Amino acid sequence: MPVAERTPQTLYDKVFQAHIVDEKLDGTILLYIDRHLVHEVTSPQAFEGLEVAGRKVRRPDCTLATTDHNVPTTSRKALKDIASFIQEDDSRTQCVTLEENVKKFGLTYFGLSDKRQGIVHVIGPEQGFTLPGTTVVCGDSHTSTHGAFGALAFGIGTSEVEHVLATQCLITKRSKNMRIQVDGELAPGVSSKDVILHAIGKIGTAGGTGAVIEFCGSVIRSLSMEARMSICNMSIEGGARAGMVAPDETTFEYLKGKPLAPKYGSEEWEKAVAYWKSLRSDPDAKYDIDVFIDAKDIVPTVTWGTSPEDVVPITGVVPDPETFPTEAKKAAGRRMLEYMGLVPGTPMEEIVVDKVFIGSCTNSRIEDLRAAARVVKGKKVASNIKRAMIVPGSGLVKEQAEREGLDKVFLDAGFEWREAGCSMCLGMNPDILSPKERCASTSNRNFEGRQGAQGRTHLMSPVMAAAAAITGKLADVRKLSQYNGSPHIEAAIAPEPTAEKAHVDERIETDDHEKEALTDQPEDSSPQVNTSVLRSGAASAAGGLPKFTVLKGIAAPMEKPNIDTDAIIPKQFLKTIKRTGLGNALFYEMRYTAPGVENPDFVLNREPYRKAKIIVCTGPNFGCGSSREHAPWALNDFGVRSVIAPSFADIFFNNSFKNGMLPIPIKNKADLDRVHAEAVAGREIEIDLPNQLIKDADGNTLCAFEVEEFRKHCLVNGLDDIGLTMQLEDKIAEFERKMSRETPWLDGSGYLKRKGMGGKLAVKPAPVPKTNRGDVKTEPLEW
Ligand SMILES: CC(C)[C@H](C(=O)O)[C@@H](O)C(=O)O
Ligand code: SF4
Repeated sequence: MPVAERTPQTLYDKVFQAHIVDEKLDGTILLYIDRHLVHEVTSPQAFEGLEVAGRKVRRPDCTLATTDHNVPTTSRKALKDIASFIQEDDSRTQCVTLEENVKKFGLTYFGLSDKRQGIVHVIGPEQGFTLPGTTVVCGDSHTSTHGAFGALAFGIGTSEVEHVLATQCLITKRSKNMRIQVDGELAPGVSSKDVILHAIGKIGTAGGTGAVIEFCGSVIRSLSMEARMSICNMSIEGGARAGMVAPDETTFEYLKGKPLAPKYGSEEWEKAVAYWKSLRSDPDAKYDIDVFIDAKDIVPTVTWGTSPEDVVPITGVVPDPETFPTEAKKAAGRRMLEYMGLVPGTPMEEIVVDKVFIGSCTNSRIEDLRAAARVVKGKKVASNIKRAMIVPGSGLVKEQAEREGLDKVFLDAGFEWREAGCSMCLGMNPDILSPKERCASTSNRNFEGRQGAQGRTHLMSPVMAAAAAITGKLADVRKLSQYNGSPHIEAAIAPEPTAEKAHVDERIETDDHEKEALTDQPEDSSPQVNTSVLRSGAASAAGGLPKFTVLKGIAAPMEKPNIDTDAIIPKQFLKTIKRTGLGNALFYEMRYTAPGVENPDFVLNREPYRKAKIIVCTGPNFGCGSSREHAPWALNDFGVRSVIAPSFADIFFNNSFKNGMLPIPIKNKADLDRVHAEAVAGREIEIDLPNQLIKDADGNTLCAFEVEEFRKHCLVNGLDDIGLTMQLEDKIAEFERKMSRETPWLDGSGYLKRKGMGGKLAVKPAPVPKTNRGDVKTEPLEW
């Protein structure tokens, strides 16, 4: 008998397959998670849920926590503790809550006095916490960064954070396979950021929806790990849940000596490398979507609009929306130009900027800082630039940069040299743009209000942002005199280390920019009016969500494509530690013209839509961007239990179900138009979930809809899926035994006892009496 041929697998298929704990007939999969990163914004409600239900963290040894989004980036010289250091109330509460939770649940935590603190996606790789072939999650959409190691890494919402904390598993489905192959050689001045901006321009922000992107080709192979991270980081901006690069010698080299990687040279290291080498797509593996990019088509790229797909070569001009293909695109383009304060036809190089931000989980690593420093060295920040900031991604990046004298290069040029954190990438801390200020930014999102209410963001690479700082305008780094670009900016050699170590703290302490703090806070910045826990029923296993069967109500019509979660709920409202009370903040920027002043044109401010229970949006890709579960919480709190749209971003889609809400994708335009017409007419519609039908107010069917069996079952019965997963304890425990045998390096192994990195913990994890995994005496609790 001929041996049946094995179906060729992609890298994604292999990693996914290796983590399946259980598979249901409808394709719902219980996936084991090896690595869980936790930050202060998306975890408080998850820990609260655990506590209410009397649950423990299953694998404290596979969980790593830090504070990054809310932390000030001012000098920490006078830091005593986080409670006295953070001035803004809500930010402080979130950070203090995380510290309490890590103590309560016995987790490893890098606090502000620890050099290893930093942006969650910088510290994971830096510590070797992220390893090839692992599954990595975090309540943060840019978890895709970690895919650079050949890990399957993706962002999750807070309910899923709770699910992973309790069970170390996630309920999921297989994604599509997408491949982006970039061949050739990058020209001088072109870096990995340009590669990914170019790719997103090509595929669009919904291009990767439902897919995991594998990046391959000679360009990707030639890039450093940090450059690969910048590319995978922005997979989410292309709509994909995750991005991956097959591990190779560059990966192994990077991991050598990392504190949490298997010890280099040991038997375990050899075993791990042998396994990691198997993690590549089979030659004849099939992809659902294939994209080819020729490196010679990529030039330094910048964004002009308010979506990451709005890219243009720096040599180009501001596009004219009147040339866009559809009426909807024209309208969106006009709005963007108005928001951005731009006129069609203006050469990009003539756009004057006010601020420069070099940082974020996309571009705050040592190679980014080295590349920017090469551009800046010996020059001065232009006089029109109000503020140019360098925010290293972690304390260790900062320390390394100072060893190399980069801080001095930046300070001499007139940049600020800050402490690690997310900073002006989204401005949950005091680092924000003032209204109408224009920023050259190395971050990843240019959504309206992203860096501060009415702020204007242009995304670009670190060398391009450095060039903008020097010239005072968006600039083509290739034209700067003395700029000697190398084909791979990422591989550029650091400036000579200077003997004298610059000290910047004095300067920063007197920095009156701090006073800008919170100018974009709405008057009512603590919108929690109702402190009850939405999922209070979660206390009883497998119970707790309101049942969803038939929903009848007014539907509010919307038309915009790519309604992002920053628009659904802006960052200043993410500081709550509750799931409730966010209804007032829903669509904040669109809904109010000033704090408390309603915009009469916005649909939810008009009758009968003030009472809408449903939203019908004709624009695709609803809920794109950040993983914030605050988006469905805000909709829910307002009273909206269902959103109908042509398509949804994956994380928002998932998050909705976890809150007993029903997102309905309707691809057929005629069907959607019929439902939309009822909404426009202000008539009620009825969503009949058991029969999967949408009806008009008189009970006539408008159209049918699809919903996955398992999700429907949970909604109709109001089931809490954590309880359901915990019933599979035997399977999970068996899977863990197999993992410990086959990949023993993934079990936590006394990290805190290894003092190699010299860092000290601000908060010592307290002993954990009992975990969900079993007996505390027989299992490792800490790294
Ligand atoms: C706060 C968090 C939910 C969010 C994300 O998921 O991306 C943030 O990191 C962002 O960049 O908007
Ligand atoms: S995208 Fe910005 S806010 Fe989000 S994790 Fe990265 S640095 Fe932080």
